[in-house]
Amino acid sequence: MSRQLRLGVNIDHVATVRNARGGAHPDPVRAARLAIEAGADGITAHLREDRRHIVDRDIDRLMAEIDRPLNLEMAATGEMLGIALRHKPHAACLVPEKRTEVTTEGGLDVLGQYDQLVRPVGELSAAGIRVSLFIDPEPAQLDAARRLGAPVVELHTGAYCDAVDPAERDAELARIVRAAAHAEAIGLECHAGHGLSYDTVGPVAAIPTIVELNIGHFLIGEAIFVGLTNSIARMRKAMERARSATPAGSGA
Ligand SMILES: CC(=O)[C@@H](O)[C@H](O)COP(=O)(O)O
Ligand SMILES: NCC(=O)COP(=O)(O)O
Repeated sequence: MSRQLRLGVNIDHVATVRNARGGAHPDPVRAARLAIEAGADGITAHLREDRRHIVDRDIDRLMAEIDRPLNLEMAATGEMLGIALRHKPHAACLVPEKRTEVTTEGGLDVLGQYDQLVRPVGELSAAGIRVSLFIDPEPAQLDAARRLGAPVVELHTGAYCDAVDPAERDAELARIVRAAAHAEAIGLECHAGHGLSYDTVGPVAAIPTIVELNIGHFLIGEAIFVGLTNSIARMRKAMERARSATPAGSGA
């Protein structure tokens, strides 16, 4: 039987629009409440070091005002670790950050940064925060995440979503399918996210060992045309359609 597939709605880019004028509208916390009413199982927010969208006050308010799990995306820095330990969100997802990047470019290099990650992963876990590592769909990165003791990985779906050539897209999807199977085999809970849209979500949602998708930019952009409730409801339907079409008990 394939497992329930959760949707985490990333509200970063509600804050992008708000910050464009430096005011308080549109309010990311209001968007989070609407997303939950529309069917989101959780809220994801990325507190970047440069605060280009989500700011500290947004995290304060999300922790105080929403009643669904908050997945705090953060760089593995001392500053962000202190903020996470103070708030104790349901989950923290460690993501790589470069100030010059437009958006997250690649997965966290768990293998290469293993020693630097021991402390943040250990301290977040000891505080009861579910740690997730945002990684490329590479077995070596999965094995390193397992060794580090992170219970969850989130597979970076950006290369699959950005692929223009059908053969390249198929190859990137195959990487994700293999990585999701490997995660299951070594006892890691498997999530996925980045760049997912109505057009790309189906094959990823059909992977039975993936239990959560984090989706943001596309949903917020689509909400400009159809409203957030409708964009989320349509994404949920696409996820459920793909998941229900997956043969029960099928391998990844
Ligand atoms: C890790 C990831 O893919 C996103 O959740 C991340 O938040 C992208 O960064 P921006 O939201 O700043 O584009
Ligand atoms: N970790 C992925 C996420 O939270 C949302 O990514 P995107 O849909 O905004 O690209």
